[in-house]
Amino acid sequence: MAAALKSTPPSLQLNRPETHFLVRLKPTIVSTRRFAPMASLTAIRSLGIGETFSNLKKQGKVALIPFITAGDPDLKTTAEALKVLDACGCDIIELGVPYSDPLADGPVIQAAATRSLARGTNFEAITSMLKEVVPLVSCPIALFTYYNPILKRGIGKFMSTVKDIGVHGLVVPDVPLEETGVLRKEAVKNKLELVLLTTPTTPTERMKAIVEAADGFVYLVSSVGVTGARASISDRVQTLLRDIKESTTKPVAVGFGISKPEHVKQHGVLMVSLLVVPW
Ligand SMILES: O=P(O)(O)OC[C@@H](O)[C@@H](O)c1c[nH]c2ccccc12
Repeated sequence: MAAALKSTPPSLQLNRPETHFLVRLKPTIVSTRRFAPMASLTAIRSLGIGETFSNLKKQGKVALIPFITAGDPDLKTTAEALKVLDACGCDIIELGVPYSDPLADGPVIQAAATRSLARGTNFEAITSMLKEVVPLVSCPIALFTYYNPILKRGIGKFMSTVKDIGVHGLVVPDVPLEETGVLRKEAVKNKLELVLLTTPTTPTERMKAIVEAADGFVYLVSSVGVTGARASISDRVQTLLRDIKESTTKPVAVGFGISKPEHVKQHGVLMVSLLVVPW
């Protein structure tokens, strides 16, 4: 992973700052780097998600936000991957909680979730791993989870558990806008940034309400359908970005199918893309 990340092309010339990208990421080369035993590494306090974006804005940079599935192939490797991604300069890491009914996921991430669940990965094991690893990672982690696992544990309990392990934010793709109020209240109470998603088919007024309620950043889903690498990214993303930026100063990150430098050039922003298939 480290080698793969290091060999990625240098940053591209920015001509549309402040659009950020979320990419699905899995190492083509399992990192051979070894980190010093946990005990000997001092804890690193990481900035929050919103703070990270503000810092990047001051430097005229955009964020690279990789997504990996927790527990694929196992949690020990996930722990290593989080440290490698951080050490190689990713700005925020989106860590997927594997779920049995990932409606919005394409075959690659569905398969990763299936493998992880088949190995017995559960929320408790993920939180135990994160308790160890988060203090050793300098970039913020956003836990990606569908809404049902939150409801199953109780919103308040879920939020306080996530806060206690030092995670900074949550990406919940399927929470109905009408139910974000309760979710957001508990998130704010636990100092968690709740990232909400808007899509190419979201009506403008609804998009504005989502943008208003989102914390950390606004997740613009680039295309309809499910996740997975796309040959091209719709030109509509430009218009959607413009509409969102007309209604907020919050950072916007584009996800779904972002898989090659051309996608970045199309939107004139910086990104390093490491398109790989899961383990
Ligand atoms: O299409 P990709 O490259 O797999 O990107 C989605 C991924 O970055 C992450 O944001 C994601 C994984 N599963 C999702 C479901 C809905 C929205 C987003 C996601």
